[in-house]
Amino acid sequence: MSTVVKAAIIGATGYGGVELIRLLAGHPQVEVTSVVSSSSAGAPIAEGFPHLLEIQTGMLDDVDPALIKSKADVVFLATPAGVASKIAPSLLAEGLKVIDLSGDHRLKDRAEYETWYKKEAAAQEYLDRAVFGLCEVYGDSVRGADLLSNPGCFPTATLLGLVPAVKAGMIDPASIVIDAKSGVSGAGRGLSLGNHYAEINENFKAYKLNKHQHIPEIEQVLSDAAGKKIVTTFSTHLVPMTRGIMSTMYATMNGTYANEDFVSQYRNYYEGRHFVRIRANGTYPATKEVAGSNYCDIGFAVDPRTNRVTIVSVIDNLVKGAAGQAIQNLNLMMGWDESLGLNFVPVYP
Ligand SMILES: NC(=O)C1=CN([C@@H]2O[C@H](COP(=O)(O)OP(=O)(O)OC[C@H]3O[C@@H](n4cnc5c(N)ncnc54)[C@H](OP(=O)(O)O)[C@@H]3O)[C@@H](O)[C@H]2O)C=CC1
Ligand SMILES: CC(=O)N[C@@H](CCC(=O)OP(=O)(O)O)C(=O)O
Repeated sequence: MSTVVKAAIIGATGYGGVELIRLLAGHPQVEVTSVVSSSSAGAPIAEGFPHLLEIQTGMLDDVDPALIKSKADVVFLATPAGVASKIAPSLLAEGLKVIDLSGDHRLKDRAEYETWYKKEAAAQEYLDRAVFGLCEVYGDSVRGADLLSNPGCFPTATLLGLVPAVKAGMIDPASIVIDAKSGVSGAGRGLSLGNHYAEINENFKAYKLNKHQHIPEIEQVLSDAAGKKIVTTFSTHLVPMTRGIMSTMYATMNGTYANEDFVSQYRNYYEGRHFVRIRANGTYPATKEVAGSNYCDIGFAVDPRTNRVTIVSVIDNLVKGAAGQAIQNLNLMMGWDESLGLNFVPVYP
């Protein structure tokens, strides 16, 4: 008999939360039994999101751990930074499994979080307890976790594109430069001047240079892969599109390699992993080739003239970068096939 897990979503009215509802509506072993809002409890969610009519029919619940426990087994926290660290302890105390989509449980060092996020960090015991759910790298430790920290959108695209080459010693980790671009939904549903239509349409801008909160998360995993402390340059840009992240990464090679050497190393590393697709023959992916799906597509361009490789990695920020990877993590936590409920073909064109 197959298990059905009952799920609650806190932050259900945000982009990550609404995407969780969309994806879980098609999951054969998950039922969304509670959608939670800190500002609109008591209203039907479809009132604000008519695309969910007949799909999510319940009323929004209050943020009340005991109420959530009476309805659910697992809770997704799709809340702004600084919220999950406050709510997770009481949810865990109720015996719920917690999957945190925010940055609150990703950095193991409290001081690092406080430096980059400018907020109070979660208590150390919860940072120690949290498993960092970059599925294709740390998937083995996800099974059985009760506090799962879902990686950031930029780190997901970037790290999946770098870890196999760093682990194999094919590139010098100290030489890596990461040039990343995101669609506007990456900033969430809240309004801000920078994301206003007239500000971003037909515009392309760099932001948070050398100050982005995903820098320590990327460095934490790169250092783990390299076996020594790595610092890196990571630059973010906002692109006038709704969904999608492209991370373009430059690194000096430690030897003489061709594109196909990277292709075979990456195909080996990701063997059996459904959601990473490696491009061959010197081709590299575009964001539309993964839109709406849980895929991360990666391609390479070796330059023998400079002895550098350029690695291009793309994801849909709301799927592999957030809700899709969170469900992939739930699948692994439950001991299910990681692709359960996630086999979407990208939306094209
Ligand atoms: N957008 C993206 O591409 C990605 C986002 N993330 C991370 O996921 C999290 C959610 O992002 P996103 O959905 O884009 O953000 P949004 O701003 O779109 O949504 C966040 C939701 O959190 C709820 N919320 C706000 N304050 C509280 C609170 N104190 N208690 C409970 N709920 C609260 C709000 O809903 P209400 O008022 O109804 O409670 C709001 O709709 C963030 O931490 C983000 O950084 C991670 C990867 C990618
Ligand atoms: C386009 C855009 O603004 N993107 C956001 C991504 C936010 C995010 O996902 O934040 P956490 O992973 O830290 O929770 C940013 O660059 O800050």
